[in-house]
Amino acid sequence: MSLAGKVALVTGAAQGLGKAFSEALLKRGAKVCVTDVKISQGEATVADFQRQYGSDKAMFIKCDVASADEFERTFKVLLDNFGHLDIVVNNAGILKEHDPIRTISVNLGGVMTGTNLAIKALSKEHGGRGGLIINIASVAGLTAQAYFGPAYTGTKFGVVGFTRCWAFNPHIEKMGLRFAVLCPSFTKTDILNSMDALYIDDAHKLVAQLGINPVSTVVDGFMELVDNEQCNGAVVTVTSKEGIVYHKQPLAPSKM
Ligand SMILES: NC(=O)c1ccc[n+]([C@@H]2O[C@H](COP(=O)([O-])OP(=O)(O)OC[C@H]3O[C@@H](n4cnc5c(N)ncnc54)[C@H](O)[C@@H]3O)[C@@H](O)[C@H]2O)c1
Ligand SMILES: CCCCC[C@H](O)/C=C/C=C\C/C=C\C/C=C\CCCC(=O)O
Repeated sequence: MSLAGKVALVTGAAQGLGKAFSEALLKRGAKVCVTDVKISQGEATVADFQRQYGSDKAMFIKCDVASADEFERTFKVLLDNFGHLDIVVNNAGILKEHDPIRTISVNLGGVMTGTNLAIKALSKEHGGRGGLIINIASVAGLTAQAYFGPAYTGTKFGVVGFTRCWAFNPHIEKMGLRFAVLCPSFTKTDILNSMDALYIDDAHKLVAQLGINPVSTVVDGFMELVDNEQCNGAVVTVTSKEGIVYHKQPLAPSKM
């Protein structure tokens, strides 16, 4: 399916998975706003995208997702430049167990702020064209592991619950929105080098058991969620053993 005419915003997209998701959207014809706290890396990523896909296809905005003001300004600048928005990917995340409050502010607060701003910008009830909000959690948001980052795990469980709850909102059809959560297992990006010393030996044991995804498989899982237009509230894991798998909630939600 072509994404020509669609506009996407991806947080934490200067490198790693966010950069790879952005490039997958560009390859399918979308315009992408790359946002990140890393200014020079974000600008270099966008310069590279503009060379490959066209100078009007990508832009960079510096945005710390933990700052509600900066995030709000980012949406404004994007809309002023690209005119509309169709896809928001709340991808930015950190693994810093020594700073649980920052971990909550970025991994969960950033996803909540980004989702709330996305709802305002995309919802047909607010003058938007409808669209898709994909929040990036982790398999650690569905299954807690012994000694693997409790603060990180808590935030990722939060991302799954927060997003599923929005997907069950009874007004979702009128809003024209679709929500999805992507839960990758270990994937070869720089985040693997950021684990706190206390957890690193156990993390290595987990990696030996579970394996590591190449970025490309996680991008396949991401594009599955973009393309599955019938699906609202999908939670998909990407693991090196089982590939791309959809997950239901352990208990069904109550009927309205
Ligand atoms: N790589 C993995 O093993 C793995 C597995 C599961 C889930 N994830 C999740 O995928 C997402 C992307 O991770 P990655 O592996 O690409 O990591 P990464 O460290 O390579 O990239 C993360 C990006 O987020 C940016 N960032 C950090 N704090 C930010 C903030 N406050 N505001 C805006 N940008 C910020 C960083 O500058 C960086 O560019 C994260 O949410 C992570 O939790 C990663
Ligand atoms: C089962 C939990 C999986 C959680 C994945 C999580 O969302 C992201 C984790 C990020 C970092 C993990 C940190 C360290 C891993 C340890 C070693 C990496 C070894 C790298 C290599 O062998 O190349």
